[in-house]
Amino acid sequence: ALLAQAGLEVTVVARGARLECIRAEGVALNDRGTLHQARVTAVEALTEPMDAVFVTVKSQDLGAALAANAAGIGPDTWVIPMVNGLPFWFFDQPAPFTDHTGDLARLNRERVLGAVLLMTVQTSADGVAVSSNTPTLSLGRAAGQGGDLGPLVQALNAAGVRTDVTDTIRTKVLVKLLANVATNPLSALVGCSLAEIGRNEALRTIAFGIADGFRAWAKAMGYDLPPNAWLGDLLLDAGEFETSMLQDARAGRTLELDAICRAPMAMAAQAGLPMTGLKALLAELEKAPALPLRDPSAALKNLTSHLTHTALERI
Ligand SMILES: NC(=O)C1=CN([C@@H]2O[C@H](COP(=O)(O)OP(=O)(O)OC[C@H]3O[C@@H](n4cnc5c(N)ncnc54)[C@H](OP(=O)(O)O)[C@@H]3O)[C@@H](O)[C@H]2O)C=CC1
Ligand SMILES: CC(C)(CO)C(=O)C(=O)O
Repeated sequence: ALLAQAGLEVTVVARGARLECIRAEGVALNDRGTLHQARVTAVEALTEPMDAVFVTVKSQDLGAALAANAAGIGPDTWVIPMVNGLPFWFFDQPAPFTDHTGDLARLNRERVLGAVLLMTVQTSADGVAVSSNTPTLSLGRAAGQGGDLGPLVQALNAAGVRTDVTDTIRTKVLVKLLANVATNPLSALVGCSLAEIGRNEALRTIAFGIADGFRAWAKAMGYDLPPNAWLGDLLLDAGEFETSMLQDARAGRTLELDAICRAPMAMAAQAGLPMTGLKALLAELEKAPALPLRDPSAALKNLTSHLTHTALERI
């Protein structure tokens, strides 16, 4: 909505009822009370190469969405996956659980931009994206130095998307993933907001324990991630926001567990640093009859005792 409002030529790919709605009414963003509405071209799939393709599906749908829109990607198109989780481009080869269809390994990485988007947004019943913060975007090259990023970044900033280009996109991805891994699956299990995790001692202890396991793996790869005090502040600052994974759980949609949890867990296990707290949380999610749990007390007791035992074993 911001890009189209700023006069850029925007084509939105959507399907089903969403496509009809965008065709009829355009796209809309409610940024803390200010409504941005714009008409865009809405299509089922791209038919000609674009300057830049932002792929904003859930991470497990990236390969399928890109394959369906291959005609939109020419040799000079920037491909920008705007998804949470461990990116397929992070290592030389896609990590387990990051390339479901095999399509992502075939992309030209010199035209792929890593993206870290800080935005807390929910779609309202009438299709408006309701955001509770200013969208802040970091972009960084997945590989190589070719092509001029200037025009893209200038266009984003002029439209009101605060965008920077960074040489340390992998660090930024891991910092964001630290927050996601510590909060998204726990919120989907328990049905709590970010601030509730920050306020509730049992939830905070579990989140911090999972963050510790993730941080240890990152450290072994040479990345220093911020401490739990940073995470605690982030939780309280975010307020009563329900994570994207809790939104999915409530809507009965597939959870983004592959990219956010299973991929880093698999890589950490390969490095001899199993993320046991996260593994225990995944086991609780897998055995839950419905999410979020109506009464999470037994699951929380299991997780707390698991983390206490692991801490004791370390001593
Ligand atoms: N929500 C948030 O606050 C944040 C989300 N993120 C991340 O951003 C990414 C996107 O999340 P979010 O916007 O919440 O996701 P949503 O599930 O709200 O939106 C994804 C959309 O993609 C559509 N879609 C999927 N595949 C295709 C396809 N092949 N062709 C056309 N449309 C398709 C879906 O359509 P349909 O409805 O038909 O399935 C759906 O409307 C995720 O990785 C998420 O973790 C990051 C930061 C914050
Ligand atoms: C807001 C935040 C950082 C919570 O982990 C997020 O990215 C999400 O909800 O998916």
